[in-house]
Amino acid sequence: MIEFQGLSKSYGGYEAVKPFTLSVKRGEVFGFLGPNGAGKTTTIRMLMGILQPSAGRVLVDGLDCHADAAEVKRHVGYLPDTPIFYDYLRGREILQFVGEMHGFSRSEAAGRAHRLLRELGLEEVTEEFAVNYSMGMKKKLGLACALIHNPKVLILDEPINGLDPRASRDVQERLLAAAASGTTIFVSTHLLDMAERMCDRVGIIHRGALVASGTLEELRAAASDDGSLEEVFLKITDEAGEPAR
Ligand SMILES: Nc1ncnc2c1ncn2[C@@H]1O[C@H](COP(=O)(O)OP(=O)(O)OP(=O)(O)O)[C@@H](O)[C@H]1O
Repeated sequence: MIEFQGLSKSYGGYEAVKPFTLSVKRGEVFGFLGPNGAGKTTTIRMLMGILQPSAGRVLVDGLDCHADAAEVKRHVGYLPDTPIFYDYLRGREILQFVGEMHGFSRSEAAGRAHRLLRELGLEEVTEEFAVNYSMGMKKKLGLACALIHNPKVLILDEPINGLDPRASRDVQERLLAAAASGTTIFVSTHLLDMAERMCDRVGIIHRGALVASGTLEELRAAASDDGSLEEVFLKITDEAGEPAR
């Protein structure tokens, strides 16, 4: 469903993402892990068609994320690390707007917005302006925006970072439900316990290079470490260069 084919990005002589090739299968939850500055956001921006690759390409369902960016967006839902909204629209209005942008009729968009707000536990704040939302509410509203068109692929940048335990569980349950119904999820995170619980496979990017990818068992074998994903991550990123920050 997602094919990275020799994808890379350089700024001048600096390789922020070194060429890498990776396939994420339909319905898979794939965790994209790496220390600060490793190249995760740069990779996600290329996947979203926001940044032009220096070499290689990335495909979603056979479509080139740069050349066919508009078509790719029909199939992809994106939750940025810090979702930004029109502050003086209400939560319900924002979702309605995003739904109509995806081509749904007014009543279809309203129905979808209502369902998602309820599923994500936002029903009590649907009429609040987004400017008054807490960070957790903004993340949930951002996720609702990403889900409203039932995308085949979800691209998530730190979906539960900063959420309280209940909100974090709500979001993870909603994501697992999406994965169970066949949505492919590509999630970038620093939260390794979440990645260990949710992801079928993970990739570790360090100093711009994809240094490992596979199931936790495969990573354990590669690192000769039977520990948690955190221990394996620290070992792999140590061996790949400087210690993880
Ligand atoms: N526009 C730019 N010009 C030059 N260098 C950049 C630019 N954008 C990013 N970089 C560099 O590319 C590298 C990768 O950055 P990126 O934001 O992708 O890391 P990240 O893995 O998302 O980090 P974090 O976990 O801290 O968000 C960093 O060294 C960053 O300074």
